[in-house]
Amino acid sequence: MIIEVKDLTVQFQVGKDTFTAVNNINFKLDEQDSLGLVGESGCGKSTTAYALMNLLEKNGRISNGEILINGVDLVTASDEEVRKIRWKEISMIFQNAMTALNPVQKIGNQIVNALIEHENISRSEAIERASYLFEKVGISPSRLMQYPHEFSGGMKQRAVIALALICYPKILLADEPTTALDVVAQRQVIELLTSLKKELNLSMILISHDISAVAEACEKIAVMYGGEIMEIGTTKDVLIRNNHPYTNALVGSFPSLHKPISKLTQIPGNPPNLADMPKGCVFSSRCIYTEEICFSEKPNMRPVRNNKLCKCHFAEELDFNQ
Ligand SMILES: Nc1ncnc2c1ncn2[C@@H]1O[C@H](COP(=O)(O)OP(=O)(O)OP(=O)(O)O)[C@@H](O)[C@H]1O
Repeated sequence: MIIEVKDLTVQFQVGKDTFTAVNNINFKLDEQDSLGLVGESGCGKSTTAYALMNLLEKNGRISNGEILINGVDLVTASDEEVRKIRWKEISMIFQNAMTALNPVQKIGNQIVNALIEHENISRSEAIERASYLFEKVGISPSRLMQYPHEFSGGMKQRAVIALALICYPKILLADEPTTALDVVAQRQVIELLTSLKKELNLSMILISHDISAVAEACEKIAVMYGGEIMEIGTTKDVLIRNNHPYTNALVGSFPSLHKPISKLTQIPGNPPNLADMPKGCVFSSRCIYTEEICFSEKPNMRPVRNNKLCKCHFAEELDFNQ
């Protein structure tokens, strides 16, 4: 087991109020495993990733749970232990990272400086490693000393991936790595992440709105809603035959992965307000299969087909074929 997340809960303090943005989530990954986190905007995907990096904003805190990376719990680890783990064991490609590249510094220097900051390594060794990673992400090392404006969007994103891999991490978190790219570059980035995972033995957590990208790159999928994981299992078991009405609605709002494009259906209503969460199931206000229990009792996560887990009172009865 390379990473195990147990009962993770993240809260934000806003004025006098406390909001729970991630509520009691569980998952684990082995070496070379990949997990896609999907769900509508605001469901807690990025917050989960920031918690895993121990980089929550000042008003955020992990109020419960464990994040075990190679057996060390990041939640209770000392600053020194966290420094040894962050970037070296677990690294992240941030949302919109390519726009954060310094426009007046050569890309190679940005990578080399980041490496020197984290590892006791000479400048020439750092340049060698940056060149190696440039090759791995499909950019000629001869372009290392160019400025960001000399790179296309796709190349910038590949440089950002090289930057995230500079300390040879074992786990890579990629938060919406294809946003702001054209369709061709999006595909190339997903293909690149998939091949890097194999080549560098990475475990990967891919956060994306794009279900087809996640389906292509990940063996497992976790569907999040209102800060909770509603369904988690192998990609096939979650996307093709789902047992949660939210997964079914979410997948139905995307072009079909296996059938000709048919009419897409929007999910009616809005995600729940963190300040006013329902007492029962978080999806109850938008679900079309509700019974009384859905409004009064929170469903537990329960196993359904093929070791898949689903958080719905009627998971066994609802069996959707996408
Ligand atoms: N620093 C913060 N203070 C207060 N609330 C926050 C903070 N950061 C995030 N949130 C709230 O936490 C919830 C989860 O946000 P998060 O960014 O994790 O969602 P997401 O699923 O990644 O969405 P997106 O796809 O839009 O990035 C949202 O309601 C968001 O407004």
